[in-house]
Amino acid sequence: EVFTALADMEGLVSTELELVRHLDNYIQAEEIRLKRLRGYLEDYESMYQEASADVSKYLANPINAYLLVKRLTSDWKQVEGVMTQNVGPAFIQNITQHRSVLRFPSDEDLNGAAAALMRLQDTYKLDTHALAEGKLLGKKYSRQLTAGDCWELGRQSYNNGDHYHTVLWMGEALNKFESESNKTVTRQDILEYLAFSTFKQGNVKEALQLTHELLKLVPFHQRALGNKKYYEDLLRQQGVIQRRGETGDEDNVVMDEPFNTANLKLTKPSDQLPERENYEKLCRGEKLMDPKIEGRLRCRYVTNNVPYLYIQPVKMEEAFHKPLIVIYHNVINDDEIETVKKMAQPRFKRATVQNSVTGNLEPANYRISKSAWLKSEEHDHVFKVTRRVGDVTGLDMATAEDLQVVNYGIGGHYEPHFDYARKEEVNAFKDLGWGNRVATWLFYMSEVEAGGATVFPKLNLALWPQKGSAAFWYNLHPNGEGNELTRHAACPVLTGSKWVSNKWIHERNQEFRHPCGLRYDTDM
Ligand SMILES: O=C(O)CCC(=O)C(=O)O
Ligand SMILES: [Fe+2]
Repeated sequence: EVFTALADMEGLVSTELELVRHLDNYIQAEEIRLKRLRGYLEDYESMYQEASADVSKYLANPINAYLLVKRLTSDWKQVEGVMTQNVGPAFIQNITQHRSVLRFPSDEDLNGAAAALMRLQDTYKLDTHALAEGKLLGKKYSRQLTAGDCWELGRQSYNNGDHYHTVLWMGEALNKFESESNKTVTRQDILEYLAFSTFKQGNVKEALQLTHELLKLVPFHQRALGNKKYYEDLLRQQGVIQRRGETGDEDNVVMDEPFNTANLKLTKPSDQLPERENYEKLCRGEKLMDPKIEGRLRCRYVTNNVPYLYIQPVKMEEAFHKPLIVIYHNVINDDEIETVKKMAQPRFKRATVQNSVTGNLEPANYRISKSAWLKSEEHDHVFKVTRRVGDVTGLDMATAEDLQVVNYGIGGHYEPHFDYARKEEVNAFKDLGWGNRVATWLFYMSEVEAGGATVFPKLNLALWPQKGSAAFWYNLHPNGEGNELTRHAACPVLTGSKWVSNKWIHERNQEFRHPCGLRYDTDM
């Protein structure tokens, strides 16, 4: 799939160019064909004019008589030949052959991209109508969506069993539909989904009204007739409409005002994440850290007894105390970033997470990105950045994992998690044999236009990516137990592309190190 990393999606733009070329060639071929047909038409017309001016005189000429017969037999066969000559299949065949070379997104990609939009809509509280106008946070980013585009988003949500977003997007499709002069979807198609999902969201009366609208268009729509009866029975039981025959009950449920999702009770699909609300607030930049904590944060330079750090000390900014989380500035330069990105991209795979039951690595909706691993030996630049992590932290890089490079695509994110293995995850990192992930070093290799913060929900802390900087923290208490306060997440990317890379440092070999003047001590 391609939707999980923006870097991979770039290939799709060349695919689109190829399709534009193919379609253009096809239209040109069709135009040549139609031009030939027009030529025949003009010939036939002028000859008919001549003949009909004086039929008997015309036919008195044996050559004319012959030509008339010929025109209606063999000549006409040629015309028919051109009329049925269909160049379409040949062009489609040609595009199909290109499928092996060009990147084409799949249905899974369409679904993933739609789900990502819904995630962004929820996390960043984006208004459906504004989004459909191509606006993000008040700024116009893209062209308007058509009724058909909104309908497709609704349909994707429907296929995911997400009736909440189905209602929002089908509702928007209906609004757009009314004002569209060239219709991009039918009213019937919208109403079918909208009515049912409105019902699934618990709005029976509105669902019945929409079903009436649908039946006005398609009076014998079987499913709609069945649903209508079902909704009416429900409403009768609830006493919302009268018993059959007592009054003209149907009249109670005609649409008295235009359908508006704002008048409905809608509930977001529930999820298992307890800190969801706080997490999303932090992502939106709403929740600010306690000013008392913030006031005590300091900046300083790190030299760490490393010769080259004396020449070029690294600026360290404290982002949080207890647990200590710091940002190091300018610790990876643009050349190194370019090398790392270039090496990683061809190896990108959808990021996986460890299933806590089976221990298997598998893709999951709560982690959407692509990643690849680079070894220090592979390139001088990778070697140097790894050494720098060791120099700045004072930790031994021999027991650190390879550099993990990550790119987040549309709505790409990683929901709250721990980097260390919890007690029950006994098999994690067993193969490495270096113990748990004692510390995390996270390089920011791009800025992000909007969204994409690294947030710590338990600390009310949000770190905003700055290209060239890195975040660093210890995941474990000195006694080796995991520090739950380090729970963190990567917020969905709203606009832009986010690149990071991680160095996870393990416990082994760090026992006698004095890390970088940072007290490896969560009570600092
Ligand atoms: O991308 C980020 O901001 C955080 C990534 C992260 O937490 C991880 O990869 O473990
Ligand atoms: Fe993490």
